[in-house]
Amino acid sequence: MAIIAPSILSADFSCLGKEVRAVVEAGADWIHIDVMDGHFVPNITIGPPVIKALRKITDLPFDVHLMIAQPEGYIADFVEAGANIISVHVEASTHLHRTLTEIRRLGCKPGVVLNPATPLETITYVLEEVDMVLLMTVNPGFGGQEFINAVSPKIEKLREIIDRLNLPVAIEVDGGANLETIAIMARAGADIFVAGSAIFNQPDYKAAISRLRTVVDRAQGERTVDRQERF
Ligand SMILES: O=C(CO)[C@@H](O)[C@H](O)COP(=O)(O)O
Ligand SMILES: [Fe+2]
Repeated sequence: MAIIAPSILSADFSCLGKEVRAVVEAGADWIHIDVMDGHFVPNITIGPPVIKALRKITDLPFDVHLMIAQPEGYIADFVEAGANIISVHVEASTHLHRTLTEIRRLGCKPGVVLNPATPLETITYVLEEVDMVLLMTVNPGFGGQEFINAVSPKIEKLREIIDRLNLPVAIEVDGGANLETIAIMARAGADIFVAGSAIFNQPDYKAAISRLRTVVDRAQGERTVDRQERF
């Protein structure tokens, strides 16, 4: 079954708790939390204190996407705040293997993230350390951007590598999801779908999530390769 992860970056921050509760009730599978530091990306969002406060609202998995320079110094803080999955950018972590093993050692699931222009070869030597690879389908930093279709072959290629090696690794995609692009990502082999503006800019979150899920389920059915559940 598709995992739909609303990105709270597009939520109304003046009532963030209410917004998270609303997407939980609307059928979200995970909550995607974008952490930005103004260095790795040209935007600043939230950190561990806000995540800790949101943790009181739901038991759904918190999928924490770290867009911060040198994430290794902050892993324990995000674990303590209540993250379940912590993903770090390959472009941001000098000691990537160490950072990923540290995330697992502290009890969370590690994910590694690639910007659209970063090749898959950069993660060859950490694929066995992660539960998830997050492929950015926009340049990170902002919600509401347009899907970069050039990433589709990268999703297909990663799907092929993971299936060939029979690795227990899920593929998450993030950026520019809408009813059209989410089908492209699903057919290419993605398992987990982040959607920010496609949910929070709609008047009815339940209907928005349900429409995205229907499209993904149908597109996954059209895949040639059998899909294994990872989460
Ligand atoms: O990590 C990011 C952006 O850097 C994403 O999680 C966005 O927040 C997704 O928003 P939409 O593109 O779906 O509006
Ligand atoms: Fe994200």
